Parts: sequence; structure tokens; C-alpha cells
Amino acid sequence: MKRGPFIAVEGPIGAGKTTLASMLSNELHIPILKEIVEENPFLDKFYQNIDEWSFQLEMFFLCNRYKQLEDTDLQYIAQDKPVISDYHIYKNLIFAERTLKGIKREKYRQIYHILTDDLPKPNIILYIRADLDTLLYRISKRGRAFEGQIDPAYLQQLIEDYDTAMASLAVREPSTVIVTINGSEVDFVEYPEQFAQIAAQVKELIQ
Ligand SMILES: Nc1ncnc2c1ncn2[C@@H]1O[C@H](COP(=O)(O)OP(=O)(O)OP(=O)(O)O)[C@@H](O)[C@H]1O
Ligand SMILES: Nc1nc(=O)c2ncn([C@H]3C[C@H](O)[C@@H](CO)O3)c2[nH]1
Repeated sequence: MKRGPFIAVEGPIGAGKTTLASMLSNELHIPILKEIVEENPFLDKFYQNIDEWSFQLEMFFLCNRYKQLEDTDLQYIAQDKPVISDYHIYKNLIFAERTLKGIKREKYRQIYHILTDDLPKPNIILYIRADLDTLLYRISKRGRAFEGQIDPAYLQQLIEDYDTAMASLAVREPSTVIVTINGSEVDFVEYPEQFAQIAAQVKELIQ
């Protein structure tokens, strides 16, 4: 693996991305790039009425992440400095393909490619898979008010969309290392030895 690894932690809602990315950032002394959730003005409205608010929300996420990754490129990636992120830009498309319909989906796809095709992409992805019950439990434990309205069917679709998207990314970008973590069985929060195993694997990849 070359210097300057760009690591992304991915997985469906509540899989543990921010938790794992933060733990790895501390353990490996790699700066973290975190998604800003609290300042999103559309999430609440979106979960109340997905069809009404999806375009605004998806565009908001796309523009925010575009700006964040542009800055990260200058600050870290272009200088070969390692960085770990709790998302991959590709997640925009995974969600948008599910939430948008018709002409809006087509317009979004075009804008997504215009904005992101030349952005630096992670060379390591830690993909946390988890089953519906695990995700629902973790989302409720976290207790964000607006997520109380998440439809389990929407979450189940996202679980499947993520599997499909990761499989397609593996074919499209064979040089990207994808480490799949079974988040319903591996518990890196409760069991330090399970976290140590993941950290050791990542360390080996970035050496
Ligand atoms: N392995 C785990 N075992 C037990 N609890 C966990 C585990 N991973 C995460 N959690 C808990 O589950 C909740 C969701 O985790 P986290 O916020 O890291 O998920 P996320 O994937 O970043 O979510 P989002 O998709 O909303 O950004 C948090 O309360 C966290 O403490
Ligand atoms: N529709 C949609 N598109 C995205 O790109 C996206 N990224 C995150 N999320 C939702 C999941 C959590 O509730 C919350 C925090 O991650 O925001 C998204 N929702």
C-alpha cells in the first residue's frame, strides 16, 4: 500500500461508522473527517415525507460532502497524509438511487458525476454490514429524535442497496481494498480484543 492512505468507514444507518472511525483515529493517530449531522435542516422533514424532501436533502448532502472532500484533498490527500472518514462519497448515490424518482433522479445522477468523478476516492473501505434488528436497536439507543420515524422497510432496502453497491464498487475499482465487518456479530465497542483485531488489520494495510 502506498503512503497517504485514505480510509472510509461505510455501512447503512447506525452501523457504527462514526464510532469505529473515531476509535481507529485515536488508536492509529490518523485525523478524522466526520459527517456533520446536527446542522442538517432537511433531515427532520425528510423522514416525515421522503418524496417531498428527498431532492433537497440529497443535494444538501452532496454539496456538503463535496466541499469537505475538496478541503480534505488539499489538507491531507494531496500531501500524502493519512486520513479516515466516516463516509465514502459514493453513499450519496446509494441513498439517492433509493429516495429519488424520475427526472429528479436523472438530474441528480448527472450532478453527482460532474461533482465527484475527479474527487480523490478512498483506497481502503471498512464496510460494516449489520442486520435490520441490530440497526434498529442501535438507532433507537442513539435516540436522535428525527430517526424515530425511520421506516424499517426503508432501512432494510438500504441494507440490500449497500451490499449491491459494495459488490459493484469491488468490480469497478479492484485496487480499492474492502474489508467487510459483520457488525451484528463483531462488537468492537464492548470487546476491546475485537477492536484490536480490526485495528491490527488496518495497521497492516497502511504500512
Ligand atoms: N459495535 C457496536 N456495539 C454496540 N453499540 C454500537 C456499536 N457500534 C455503534 N454502536 C452504537 O450504535 C449507535 C450508532 O453508532 P454510530 O453513530 O457510530 O453509527 P453510524 O453508522 O455512524 O450512524 P449514521 O449512519 O447515522 O451516521 C451509537 O449509539 C453507538 O454508540
Ligand atoms: N437520504 C439520505 N442521503 C444521504 O446521503 C445520507 N447520508 C446520511 N443520511 C442520514 C442517515 C442518518 O439518519 C443521518 C446521519 O447519517 O443522515 C442520509 N440520508
